[in-house]
Amino acid sequence: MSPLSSDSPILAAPIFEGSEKRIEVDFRLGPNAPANGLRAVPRDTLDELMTLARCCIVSSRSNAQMDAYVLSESSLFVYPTKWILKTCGTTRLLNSVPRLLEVARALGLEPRRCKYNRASFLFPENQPFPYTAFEHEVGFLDEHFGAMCANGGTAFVLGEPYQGLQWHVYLADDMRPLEPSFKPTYNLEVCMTELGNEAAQQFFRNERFVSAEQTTKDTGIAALKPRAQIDDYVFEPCGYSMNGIDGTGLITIHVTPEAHQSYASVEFSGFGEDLVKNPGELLSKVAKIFQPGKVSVTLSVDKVDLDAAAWGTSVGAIPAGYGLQGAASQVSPCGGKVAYFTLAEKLAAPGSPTTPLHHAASFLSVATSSDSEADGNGSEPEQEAVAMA
Ligand SMILES: C[S@@+](CC[C@H](N)C(=O)[O-])C[C@H]1O[C@@H](n2cnc3c(N)ncnc32)[C@H](O)[C@@H]1O
Repeated sequence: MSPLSSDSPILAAPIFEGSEKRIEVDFRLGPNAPANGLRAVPRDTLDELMTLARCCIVSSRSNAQMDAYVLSESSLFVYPTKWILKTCGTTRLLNSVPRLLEVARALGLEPRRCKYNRASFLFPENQPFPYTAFEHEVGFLDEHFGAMCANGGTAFVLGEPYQGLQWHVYLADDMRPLEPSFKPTYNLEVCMTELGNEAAQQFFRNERFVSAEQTTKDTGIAALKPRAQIDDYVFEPCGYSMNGIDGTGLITIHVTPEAHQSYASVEFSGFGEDLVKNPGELLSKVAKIFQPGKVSVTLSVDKVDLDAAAWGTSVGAIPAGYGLQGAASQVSPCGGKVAYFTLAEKLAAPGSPTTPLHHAASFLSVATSSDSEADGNGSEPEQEAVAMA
């Protein structure tokens, strides 16, 4: 019997797409809106919205500034005037947008800014429409948010097809004045593939598994933001998700540890400028936990009231054992800046007793993904090459 015949006992490993889609919508509170804005959306409506996106709420934590939900596929954060939904797998994140806008309007909130971003998919062939090409996602987003700005939304892709994952961004902003109390927030998003085998084993419910809390502590994840209130979950038989909330700031980590599709993401959002003063320090801690073969790093700020040209030109100190592959950035006409860096583990010198080849191959189809998506948004953004720090 051929090992590949239909009655073969060898089953193909199921595929899980770790790479997430992420939408962040900022709203203005109208005169009749409740003071807690979106936080007034009842739980059954949140469940309805998650069902539209094809995921569900697993657990939640709250502080004075936000409600944070761990989902079956990633996370949801609800602030009075901000909605952040991040989902992976073959979820339909954008399906929830029309209903979200309807629910928000009924409460007296109007959208003022939308940011949608994602890395390349590892298995783009498994994605449903409109995630089959970035231009389709952009088309959908423009239908719902494009009218907010005089020239429609803006979309761009950062990174080179053969230097790891590419970073896809859509932005729309009504560009109307903000309250004097508005402070820009900074994000650091790290996406990793080809996780080290030993690092990945930490996210299995194997004989060493004690509890999600212990996993968060033992891996070093708890130490990334020591003051954060943490909500963590280890899936059966493997997989890990956590949210940590600290004032307006959040950390969210999601891990797909199976060797044939290994992927992890670490995001810090909603923090002040200190977060990005020395991103290299956080990056080194993250690389130590996951031992990835390839890393992509995005630094972003939602409004630039600082020196846009100087900000985000360096990712800081590169973690030991890694080399910088690519760097690009974009100042958006919608306000804000996105800087993107790709790193790869350095190959051991010929004859060296150590080898970095401790990863199972997992990065199957980025070239395909990029081929189909890189020029898909119809615009030709001006990308600056930025310093190779
Ligand atoms: C925890 S989620 C995290 C996804 C995330 N975007 C990432 O970084 O890859 C996905 C991982 O959990 C596993 N998993 C187990 N049960 C799952 C479930 N019911 N829903 C989603 N993922 C599940 C998947 O096989 C995968 O390893």
